[in-house]
Amino acid sequence: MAGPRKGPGGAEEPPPLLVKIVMAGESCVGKTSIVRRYTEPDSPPAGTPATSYLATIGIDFKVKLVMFNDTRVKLQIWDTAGQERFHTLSTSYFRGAQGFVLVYDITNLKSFQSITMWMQDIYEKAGDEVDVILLGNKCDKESERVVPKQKGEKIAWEYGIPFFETSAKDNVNIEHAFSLLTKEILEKKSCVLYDLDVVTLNESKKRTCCAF
Ligand SMILES: Nc1nc2c(ncn2[C@@H]2O[C@H](COP(=O)(O)OP(=O)(O)OP(=O)(O)O)[C@@H](O)[C@H]2O)c(=O)[nH]1
Repeated sequence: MAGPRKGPGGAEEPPPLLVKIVMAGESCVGKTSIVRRYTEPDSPPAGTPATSYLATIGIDFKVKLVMFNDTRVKLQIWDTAGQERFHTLSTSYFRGAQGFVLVYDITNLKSFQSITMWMQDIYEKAGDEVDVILLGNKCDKESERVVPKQKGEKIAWEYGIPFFETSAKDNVNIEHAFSLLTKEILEKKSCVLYDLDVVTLNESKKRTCCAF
């Protein structure tokens, strides 16, 4: 059985910190494409013939290991389905999340108008101290834009949350957005958990404990 991971000097390294991030927003805004672009950078880009739209059914999640100030961090990114019929299921995954990536599509006014509703759901289920970042996706489709950038900036300012326009297709601001959200979560005084999966290999149940 594999033992605990050793650092460069042979000393045992602590397990990575575990951060739960949830993707939220209307159907077809690009949540899955953003997660894929971030966790599988070599996959074909969104918005090309190689990537026809397949709606997320229920829920999916991806994991990405990143370094933050010399600490290993395991990002568990939950990709929810934006379709109305999955709303109750999707929002049930909001509890316990430390961060949210809330996405609208700059070419779809309805997806922007629903931001207030999504923010209410997030605060109701995850508490109003949770970190949220707002993304206006598909900024490569400038000629089809119906939501001016200033509108995204304004609503983000009103909620006091960071905002970026992104393109999963052209890989604009994706890495940047996740890095900022991770930084905001880890810099908070709130409890962040170690992922003890890696040190309890013979236990079936996952255990976590407080890092601070
Ligand atoms: N041009 C362009 N197309 C994109 C971009 N991001 C996603 N798309 C396309 O938009 C469509 C929907 O993308 P998804 O990532 O499946 O959207 P979703 O929000 O996960 O949708 P649900 O699973 O229904 O909630 C797909 O055809 C993608 O290829 C982008 O940045 N630019």
